[in-house]
Amino acid sequence: MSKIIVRGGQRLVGNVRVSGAKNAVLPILAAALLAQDGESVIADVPFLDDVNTIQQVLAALGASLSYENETMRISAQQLSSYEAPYDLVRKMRASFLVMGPLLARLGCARISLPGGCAIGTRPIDQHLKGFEAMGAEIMLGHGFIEARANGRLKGAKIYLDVASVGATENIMMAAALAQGTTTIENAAKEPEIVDLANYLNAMGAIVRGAGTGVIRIEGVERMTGVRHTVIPDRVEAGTYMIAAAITGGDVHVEGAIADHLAPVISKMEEMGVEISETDTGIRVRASKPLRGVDVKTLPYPGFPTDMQSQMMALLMVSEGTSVVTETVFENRFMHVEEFMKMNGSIKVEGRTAIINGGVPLAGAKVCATDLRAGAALVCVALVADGETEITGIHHVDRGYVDITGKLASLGANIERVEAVSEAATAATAVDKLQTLASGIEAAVSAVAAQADTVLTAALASESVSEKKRDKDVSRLKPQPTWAVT
Ligand SMILES: CC(=O)N[C@H]1[C@@H](OP(=O)(O)OP(=O)(O)OC[C@H]2O[C@@H](n3ccc(=O)[nH]c3=O)[C@H](O)[C@@H]2O)O[C@H](CO)[C@@H](O)[C@@H]1O
Ligand SMILES: C=C(OP(=O)(O)O)C(=O)O
Repeated sequence: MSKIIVRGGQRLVGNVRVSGAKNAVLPILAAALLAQDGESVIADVPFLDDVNTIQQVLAALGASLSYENETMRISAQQLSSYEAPYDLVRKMRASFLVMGPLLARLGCARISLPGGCAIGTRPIDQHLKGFEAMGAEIMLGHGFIEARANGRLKGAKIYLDVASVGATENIMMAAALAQGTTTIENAAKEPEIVDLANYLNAMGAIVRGAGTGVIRIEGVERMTGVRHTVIPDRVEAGTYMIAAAITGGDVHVEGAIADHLAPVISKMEEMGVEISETDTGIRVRASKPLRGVDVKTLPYPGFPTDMQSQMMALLMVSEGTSVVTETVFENRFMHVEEFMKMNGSIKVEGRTAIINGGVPLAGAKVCATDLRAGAALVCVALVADGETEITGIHHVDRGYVDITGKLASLGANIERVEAVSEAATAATAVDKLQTLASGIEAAVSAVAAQADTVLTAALASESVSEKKRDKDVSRLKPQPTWAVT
């Protein structure tokens, strides 16, 4: 089992560069399927497990892709399948984002149900409601969702019951090649939606209003692959801002966009963290004891649910009592139990957690229950007394590029210990058995050769003995006492 080991107590100082946003790049790569012509060249694509998964999904659909120096090239002129394989969708629910582009391009899509995960049930009813409004027929069964359109999708007016990020993106992509105009009301406003809209527009789509609650998409006939640079990851940036503050450090988070982080910056400033915008990012300094604050997660521009656990980590080292309310996902407090193993004093009541701050934290063996929980545990470990061992880090690999390397470059005492894979263990065992077998074979041959020598010697000695015996016997034979003449 791979793990991250942190020895707490180091103050973080220096510059850390933010990678491209996971939550922007996944829909953008899915949208590359819409290009009947040309090649898309996407820059600042982070090297993450989720990116690898979406790359495999697109390849399974017939797109050709290459990835080098954080740049992904995608050609989707010829698609050969409309089915996203179960094994990939099961790994990452964002695989479901290929449904909109497939419906628009091929008129059909078959994707296994993405299901729930550690943070809640996460239904997809709003995505499906949008596709149905645009004329698609939806069939569910055997763990799959199949959608079929009779000809081109038709533009429609769609009101989302919840401002879902994924549903807004999926419908925007489907609508880009539909006939007529689609209006999404109560649309999500996240910066990743705006990034997707910018990419779609560069490809030839007509998307207006992204970043507001109403998005209008005028369908076009064809779209072309283009070059696009992904926005910096606001959640990764926010995580390093928390890591800096929790250690009382002084860190420049290069590439962070203050506008995208307004609610996080505002809460951290309320706590007493000094934050300033620079020409290239955000500088974070924490030099005095921090104050506890109340936080409620909300869709953008509210406080992001993806920063809730990291924020809770910071509240654990702040003075006084803080209240955190999670309104986006119904079960996103799994990290609390792990924080408590590190001496955190937290009480959960439904969707609210009450944090009694300022309690000395202690290193422990803990497990990342989801992506952001893993990052938050790393933050706590940076200030905990002694050593913390974090397992379940495959979650962290979904969304953070080299978190140990980046934190170590700021002075953290952190390392990653790789598990030896089962295949590697099996291969070593086979090697050992083969060596053992050839040893035994050599030993058997040596024994056989020796036995041969002994046998030959024995036979030789027996034949000598026989001759000798014959001789002796002949000597014993009664000698004639007369001579024959
Ligand atoms: C790849 C990606 O971008 N992931 C982000 C995206 O996830 P994702 O797009 O899955 O999140 P949504 O915005 O769709 O979910 C928000 C809420 O709406 C509910 N809902 C959603 C869809 C639906 O059809 N019906 C429904 O009820 C969900 O259960 C959840 O309670 O936004 C979340 C909320 O900011 C973030 O935490 C995730 O990091
Ligand atoms: C919940 C997250 O991602 P996903 O929607 O891909 O599970 C996240 O990025 O914190």
